[in-house]
Amino acid sequence: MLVAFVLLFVTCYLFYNLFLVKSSKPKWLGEQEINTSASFSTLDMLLGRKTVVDKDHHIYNSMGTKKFCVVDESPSPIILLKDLDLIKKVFIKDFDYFTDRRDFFTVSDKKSVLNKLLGMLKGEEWKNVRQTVSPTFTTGKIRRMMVHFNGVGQQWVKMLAEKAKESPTGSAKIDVLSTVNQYTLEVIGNSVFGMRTGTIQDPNSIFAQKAGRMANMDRITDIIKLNLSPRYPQIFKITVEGDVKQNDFQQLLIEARKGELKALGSDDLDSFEKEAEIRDNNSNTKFSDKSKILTDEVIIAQGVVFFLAGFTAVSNFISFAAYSLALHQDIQDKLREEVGRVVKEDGSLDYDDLAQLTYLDMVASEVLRKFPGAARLDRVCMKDYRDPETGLFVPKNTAVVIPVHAERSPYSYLPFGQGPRNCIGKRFAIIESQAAIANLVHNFRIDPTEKTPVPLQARFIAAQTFLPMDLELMLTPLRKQT
Ligand code: HEM
Repeated sequence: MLVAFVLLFVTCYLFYNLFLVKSSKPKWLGEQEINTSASFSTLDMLLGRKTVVDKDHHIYNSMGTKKFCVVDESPSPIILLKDLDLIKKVFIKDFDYFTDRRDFFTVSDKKSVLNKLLGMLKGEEWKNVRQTVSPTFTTGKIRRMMVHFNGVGQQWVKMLAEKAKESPTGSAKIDVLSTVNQYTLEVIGNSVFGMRTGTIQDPNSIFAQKAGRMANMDRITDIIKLNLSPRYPQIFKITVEGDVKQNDFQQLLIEARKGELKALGSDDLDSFEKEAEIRDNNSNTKFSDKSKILTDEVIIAQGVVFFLAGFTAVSNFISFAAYSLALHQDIQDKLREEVGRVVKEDGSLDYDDLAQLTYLDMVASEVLRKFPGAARLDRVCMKDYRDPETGLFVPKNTAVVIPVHAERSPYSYLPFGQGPRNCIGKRFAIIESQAAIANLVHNFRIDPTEKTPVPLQARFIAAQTFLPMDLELMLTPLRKQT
């Protein structure tokens, strides 16, 4: 039975690849095509023998001086961009043609709240939700959240110092990702839902266990069921409607719905964002319209995405930073010296202190350049697009892909994407992570152990970058915790 099934699968696979794919190739797949099927078969990719990053490196190397190329990828051909000016046009100048993203997973239940994740929304619906949710992430709001980063950061450092004290060597060997998760889960519990998760004291808290399952994208459709269960009532329940003021996203989203959040002023935008401001700006949206845009299910969906991104992407970033600092002691020392100059006596750093840490900002940016969270960015073309300067033609509904990992140019830097559809949580992620890195280097020397892999082999699942499991580092306390 199994043999028959395998034979049937192989026959269908060969038939599809040899006949159907070729005969259904559109005409525009012409001289710009780079054929990758010999080196990167669908089977290789499915079995994880080759990754999307290997494939993008191969394509970039084969492109020579070409500014873009067409790649015959399943389920339909994509256009891969190399030229930085073309990338800028797609992300910013001609963004109106490229407002949507490819679906990174499909949810069979059309009514599922998962269809309302900001990253999944399309066209006008995306524009409306993005514009209404954006004031949640202004500098002022993030400054308010600094209290979580400091409070949680200090508990985290104390717990790590105690762990080191208990060890006969006086140093703590840590599993990097699960240790960093203790910090990010507590921060995200506090700042998204206004709740204490107990994860610093107990890495296997119920919250941590459930979050671990949520981070597993195979089970994404379980997320809502899991977290709306009566045993876990606080998460994703919209209850903060009264006068209670909390420093969390749930509160902010509800304020946004009521029209109480100040719209994005240009002072809150960085220079790229100013350039990329949504041209079709419907900022006249009335408060009554806002409550139609931010329905309960849209707020719940944003809670899910803020939670997932704030936990997984940020944990990976902090972990990659700790690893990089362990391997570069000179940089670690220089960073420690910088942090030592601004940190307050009680060990805390406020928003303005962090802004002074220019070397920390450089270190964090370099870590993101080397280990960006996404291996690829993409946009879907909404109407036929032509660029007369380069001859690029993108038919409607075609995906345009920008590899973030492949070496393009020393001036290309896209860890948070670009343009109106860039990462909405960028500032939050940077401040949360920088606070954690500063706390770590101020209080500990970070060293590799005999088990730390050099060089690091990041894992790629679909187009996401992850830290390898079981990555170990050693922390030696540098000061007494009070
Ligand atoms: C170091 C941490 C993070 C990294 C590296 C990261 C990276 C990214 C990237 C590359 C994109 C796609 C951008 C594009 O297509 O141009 C994205 C989108 C997004 N990110 Fe993040 N992210 C991080 C943290 C966060 C956090 C903390 C939040 C929320 C609290 C967040 C929320 C989102 C959302 C909602 C989108 C979709 C935006 C839209 O479609 O309008 N991210 N992120």
